[in-house]
Amino acid sequence: MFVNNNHPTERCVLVMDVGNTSIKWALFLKNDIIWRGRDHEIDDHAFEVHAVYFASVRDDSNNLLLLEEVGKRYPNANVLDLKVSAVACGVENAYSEPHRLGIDRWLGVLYVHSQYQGTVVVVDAGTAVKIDVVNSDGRHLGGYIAPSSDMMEKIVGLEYRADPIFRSGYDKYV
Ligand SMILES: Nc1ncnc2c1ncn2[C@@H]1O[C@H](COP(=O)(O)OP(=O)(O)OP(=O)(O)O)[C@@H](O)[C@H]1O
Ligand SMILES: CC(C)(CO)[C@@H](O)C(=O)NCCC(=O)O
Repeated sequence: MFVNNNHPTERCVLVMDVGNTSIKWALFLKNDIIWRGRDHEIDDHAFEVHAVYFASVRDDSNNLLLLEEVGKRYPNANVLDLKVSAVACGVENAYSEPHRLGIDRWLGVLYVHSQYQGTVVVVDAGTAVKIDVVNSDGRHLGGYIAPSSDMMEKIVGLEYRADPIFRSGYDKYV
């Protein structure tokens, strides 16, 4: 995710990437990330935050609770609830109903297009795996959503098998 250069960059911006499994936090000062964390790791810090960029794929009721909590924690911060649009940062959304695209996918595509001029495939591995394509003209060509290997194992019950060959998990391969 990236912070819009039009924002007053002398100040700290806290970016929240709210996924299905976890919340990822990144604290920006100017264009640098000065701290990052996951879920409750933020509780150990009393950052002075001037703006919060909130990007969530969760449902409205969950988002309301989270935004309420953010408002309490950072009462002086300007909170921006980021939404998907038809066009942004020189990229045209492939969806005829733009709001149906996940904000995580949209921000990934916007960031990648701002960094690379050619046609790019964006792969985002989380609870789900998202694959999106954006071409050099800034046209988002759409993409795919697939279950992660963890999710597939749960769906088909592989975690109950004894033979480890059926088990995946990226921690075994690093
Ligand atoms: N680089 C990786 N390779 C494989 N699995 C990963 C990787 N990073 C995270 N995971 C797995 O993805 C799952 C969730 O990760 P993460 O918290 O990033 O997703 P999320 O943002 O909540 O999901 P989503 O964006 O799909 O809603 C965890 O089960 C984690 O083990
Ligand atoms: C698929 C998830 C939940 C993955 O985080 C997210 O990208 C989302 O809510 N997408 C909406 C559906 C779509 O992008 O087509």
